[in-house]
Amino acid sequence: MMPSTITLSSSINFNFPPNSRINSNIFPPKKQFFVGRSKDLRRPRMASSIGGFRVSSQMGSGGESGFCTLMEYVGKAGVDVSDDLVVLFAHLQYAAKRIAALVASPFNSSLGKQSGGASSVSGSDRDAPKPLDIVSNEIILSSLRNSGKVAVMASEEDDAPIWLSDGGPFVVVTDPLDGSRNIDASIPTGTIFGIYNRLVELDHLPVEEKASLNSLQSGNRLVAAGYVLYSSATILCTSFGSGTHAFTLDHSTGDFILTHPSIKIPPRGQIYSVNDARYFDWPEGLRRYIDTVRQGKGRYPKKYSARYICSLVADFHRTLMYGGVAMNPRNHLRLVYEANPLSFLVEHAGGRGSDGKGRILSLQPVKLHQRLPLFLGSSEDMEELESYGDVQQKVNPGYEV
Ligand SMILES: O=P(O)(O)OC[C@H]1O[C@](O)(COP(=O)(O)O)[C@@H](O)[C@@H]1O
Repeated sequence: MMPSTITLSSSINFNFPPNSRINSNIFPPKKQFFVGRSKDLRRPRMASSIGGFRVSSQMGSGGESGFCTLMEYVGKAGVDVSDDLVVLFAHLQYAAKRIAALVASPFNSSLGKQSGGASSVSGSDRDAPKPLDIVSNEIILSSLRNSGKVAVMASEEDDAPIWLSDGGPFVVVTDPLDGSRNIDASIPTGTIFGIYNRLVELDHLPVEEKASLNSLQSGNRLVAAGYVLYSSATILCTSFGSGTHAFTLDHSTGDFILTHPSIKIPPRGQIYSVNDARYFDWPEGLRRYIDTVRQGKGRYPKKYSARYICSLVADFHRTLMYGGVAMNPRNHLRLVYEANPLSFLVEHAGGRGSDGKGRILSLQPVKLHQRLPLFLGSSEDMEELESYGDVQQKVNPGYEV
């Protein structure tokens, strides 16, 4: 293995750690992600920077340090998608980077404190500060509009879908900033999105009607879906219907790098994720399930651990990585913006998404902001959970936090 070098302010060079050889798992990645057919994309990348330190590998150009960016991946290196979808992803990743910068900004706390969207500050011409989820919504809207590839965007933040372009081949549904109530404590948040084809057979309808019907497509028809996790790393995880893959943002280059190709959720985990302060509002079946796995008396003879961040994307991402089940048993999360995209991702990683009774992706949405109980996770855990039958929380007594 060749040593790597860190350059501070492009002038001072020293080995890191001193007198040792750098761990090439960190930079550049040891694993090679030479995915796909196009050999010209198999080029090694030699430089990166971490925390203001410039890092360069001394490997030669024939070395084993090549890796694949999201744009290379969708640009035919890894997956066969249409040029239109490549353009759309270029704009989506740009929006993700802007939101990542926003949620990490030292100035965002003054945004989140006030509500009220677009109204101006009284007695002044300035716009009132907007909450972060509204700003994130605007960032995504402008990115989708600029892509020219989106007919309609339906967002959890908007009452009705927004028609963007008659010729746009895609429909995008999104929760622009899920978990934003956690932002003041710097707890992870996320963006969720789903992409459908525009239903051309509806083109003759009035705008409002076709916007709404296009956005109410069943999850079975998703062309792609994804989330962006804003945490210690910014991770964009996506599926185009053949595997689920995660890309980590390299802040030094602005590229999302393929770090988790073909994610496979473990068939069985040992973690359940739920707001269990609600235990006494749960139905009998869910209580029995949790009591059982807590004690290690379920089909898997180990005591489960509880983890609950209360930020859907973060809880889901951990579940995808480690297995187990992430759930919100009450009618809270949205079918269109949250449940469908995440179910698509977990299914393409080998897991399952359910409302406690059946498969999420088979449901036909009837309302844009329709809420439902949501259970996502490892196939064996999900099967065991559903076998308890009665797991949907019917009582939903207006929790305040
Ligand atoms: O209060 P509960 O039932 O634990 O719900 C928490 C869930 O709600 C969310 O905060 C989303 O709620 P909002 O859509 O109202 O922001 C998720 O991130 C989280 O998983």
